[in-house]
Formats: sequence, C-alpha cells, structure tokens
Amino acid sequence: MYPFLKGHGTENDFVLLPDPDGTVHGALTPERVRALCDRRAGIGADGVLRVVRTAAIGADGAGQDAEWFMDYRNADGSVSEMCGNGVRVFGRHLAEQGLADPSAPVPVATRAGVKVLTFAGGAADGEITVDMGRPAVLGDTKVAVGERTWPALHVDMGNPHAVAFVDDLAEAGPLLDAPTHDPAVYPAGVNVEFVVRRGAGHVAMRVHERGSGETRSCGTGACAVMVATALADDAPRGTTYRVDLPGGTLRISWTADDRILMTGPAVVVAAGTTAL
Ligand SMILES: N[C@H](CCC[C@H](N)C(=O)O)C(=O)O
Repeated sequence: MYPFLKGHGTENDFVLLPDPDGTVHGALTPERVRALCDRRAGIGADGVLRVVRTAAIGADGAGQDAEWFMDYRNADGSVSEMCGNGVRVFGRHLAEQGLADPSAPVPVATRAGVKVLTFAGGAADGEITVDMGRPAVLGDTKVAVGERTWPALHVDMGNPHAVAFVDDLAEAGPLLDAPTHDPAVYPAGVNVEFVVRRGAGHVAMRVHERGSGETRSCGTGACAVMVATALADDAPRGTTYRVDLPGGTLRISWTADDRILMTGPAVVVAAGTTAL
C-alpha cells in the first residue's frame, strides 16, 4: 500500500504521490497512472503529481534551482511539461507538510523550468500566485470539433495551447468531443480552449485538455486564454483578467517584463493509502 493525497485547484483534480527520494514510484508507468486516475476503478483524477526532490528526478531536473520537482502526468498516462493548477496544489501540499516555507517565495522545478509560488500573507493556507514565466505566441492556426472549424491562436505556456474565440461556449458542443488540430502545428497534441468575453478584463472558457479530455479547469490554458485576449484587446501590461472556468475563477496578469502571473485557490482534500 502507498500513501497518496487528493487535491484540486478550481476543480482540476490530482492524485499526489509523495516520493521524496524517487525510490517509491520510480516505475510510475502510464498503466499505473491510468489506474490511479480511473474515476470508477481507481482514486479518480485529471492527473498525477509525483512529489520528488529535484536531485532524485535525474535529467528532467538538471540545472533547476529548486528543492522539489513536480513530476506531472495526464490521466491517460502521458507526460506533460507543466500543469498550472497542479503546481498550486503541489505548493499547498509542500507548505502544509512543512516541506516549504510559505513566508518566502517557493520555487518548484518542472519539465518547463522553475515556477515560483507566492502565498498570500505568507501563510500556508493563503491564495497562491504562480509566476508562469514567459508565454510564446506562435501564430494563427485552427481547431475543429466534428464538422465545425474555428480560427485559433497558438500559445505555448511550456505546454501547447490553441485558443479559439466563440460567441457561445455551447457552440463547441455539449461535451467537447476530441477536437482535431493540425498535426504539423502540434506534433505532440494540444490543449484546446474556447473563450467568450464577459466584459472588460473578464472572460469565460471551456477546455479540452491533451491527455485528460474536457476538465473543469486548466491553469496553463487560462494563461493562454488571457494572453490571446490581452493581445486582441491591445491591453496594457499589468492588466489583470478574470478568467471564469467551469470549476472556478483564476486571476491572471501579464507583467511589463513579459511574465504571466496566475492567482487562484488550491486545496488538499484527502489523504490515504492505495494498492494501485
Ligand atoms: N493536459 C496538459 C497538462 C495539464 C494542464 C492543466 N491541468 C493545467 O492546470 O495547466 C498537457 O498535456 O499539456
């Protein structure tokens, strides 16, 4: 039996696997991740966060100045570079377990580099702001669901996104079937976001995540949506956007030195042991 925890950020939920020295879950195979994420036969989650010291993760952590590495896996067992909601839950876990000091910025190593977390009021239970780093805006593309196609903007937040503006979030269908994309643009797949405007500095979105399907929230996706919207609005740097997702709201801004700051909740809701 292995210890695990369960947490979520705006209802994007994760199984956390403590593995500080990398000796417990070295064989975190895609099959095992799928079993853990199975919402009937397993614990159930959109993804897995393995909590391992950067020194124990090998090449993925090389050169990263952070004690802890977030080893993120999608529900289908695939590996992704980064998870925005996940890194807040990861930071909450570290602070609650006394593995990081919330009174100072907490760096977390990921496959997309170090992300620095700041806890509101320096408290372990404070709302968390993540410095998500620089976005890459990579041009126009398109996405399709069924027979419908939409123009989209290719934004990379360490992981790939396609952001499509729609008039109504229901346009994409009651349940976002697997959107199709241009494999030449996204050879490793893509997270697809549909966004509607709700007023000045305010949008709402749905997301179909690479490797997890439609989720209640996607932190990197919300950042990609904010970048696309701020560009469309020609918004001055420092403007904060409110991004409503089915699972909650994130507040996101784009700094004058070209970094994306995302603020939102993160809770660890349970702990236990698993035979998976
Ligand atoms: N499915 C994503 C990773 C998780 C992103 C999302 N859960 C977030 O909060 O950023 C991908 O394959 O790139």
